[in-house]
Amino acid sequence: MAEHVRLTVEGGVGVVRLDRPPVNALNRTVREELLQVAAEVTRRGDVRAVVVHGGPKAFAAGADVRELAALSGADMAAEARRISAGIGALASVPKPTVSALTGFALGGGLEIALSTDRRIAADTAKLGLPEILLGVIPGGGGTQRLTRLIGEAAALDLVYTGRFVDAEEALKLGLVDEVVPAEEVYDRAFAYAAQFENGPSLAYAAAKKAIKQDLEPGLDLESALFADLFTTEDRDIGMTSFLENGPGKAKFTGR
Ligand SMILES: CCCCCCCCCCCCC[C@H](O)CC(=O)SCCNC(=O)CCNC(=O)[C@H](O)C(C)(C)COP(=O)(O)OP(=O)(O)OC[C@H]1O[C@@H](n2cnc3c(N)ncnc32)[C@H](O)[C@@H]1OP(=O)(O)O
Repeated sequence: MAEHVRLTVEGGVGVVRLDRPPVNALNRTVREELLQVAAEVTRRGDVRAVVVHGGPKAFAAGADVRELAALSGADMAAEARRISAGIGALASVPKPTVSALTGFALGGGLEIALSTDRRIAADTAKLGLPEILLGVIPGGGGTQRLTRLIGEAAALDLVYTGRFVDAEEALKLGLVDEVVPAEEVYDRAFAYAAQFENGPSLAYAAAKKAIKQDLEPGLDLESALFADLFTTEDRDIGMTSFLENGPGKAKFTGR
């Protein structure tokens, strides 16, 4: 029985709920359950489209930093590409997928949303890739999918600074596709997905395959660079500082 990633099917829509309070921090279990749910919604003929949502405080606040901090450079070298595949599991689902973004969508959490086809954000949502504040880079496909979505300069700005953007700026950037009042975001995402439930599923799958070009080489490079950073002093400084002092207080050495 899935613990933190639950699937229910309503009509022809598979609804995926991320549920690991308080902020849906993504750990090993979540990654494995994401892979299982992606396989199930792919396999099930009664699922014609997918909605992913989290809780009011967070869609997902990124990787569980306690778990990441415990990983050595060798661990990450062995696991990085599997981690990325777990976060990007929804990208390969051959059906329309939509994320309903509430609260914080950060790091691996935003990378999950980036692996879906559409992002509908609450007007109170905050999005970002703050991995740099931990001394690393996005390792769940964010360097590839964000750049493809909002362009190189804007992607570099968000990755270099680790800053959060509000829903209004996210819409302007093209990071999200719609912004609605927080209390409406799930219903809007569900309605968007439900329009496909009696459509030509094979054509949707073909469209997704044609439009979402193969990102494998870039994802491989990202994973290698992400893993390399797990051998640096700045990674130790960044993650220790987060666990001891909270976000954004690390004093890096550049080594
Ligand atoms: C070897 C096998 C693989 C093992 C790992 C598999 C993992 C699968 C996913 C991996 C993805 C990797 C790639 C990805 O790019 C890397 C990342 O995502 S790095 C993390 C990025 N995210 C962040 O840096 C966000 C950090 N958090 C914050 O900025 C803030 O907490 C917040 C979310 C803005 C909320 O702020 P506040 O409202 O002020 O609340 P608090 O800060 O007090 O937080 C409440 C509570 O939650 C804890 N918490 C918050 N975020 C995380 C987190 N990311 N990991 C762990 N815990 C988190 C915070 O510590 C508080 O806990 P408490 O103090 O109450 O115990």
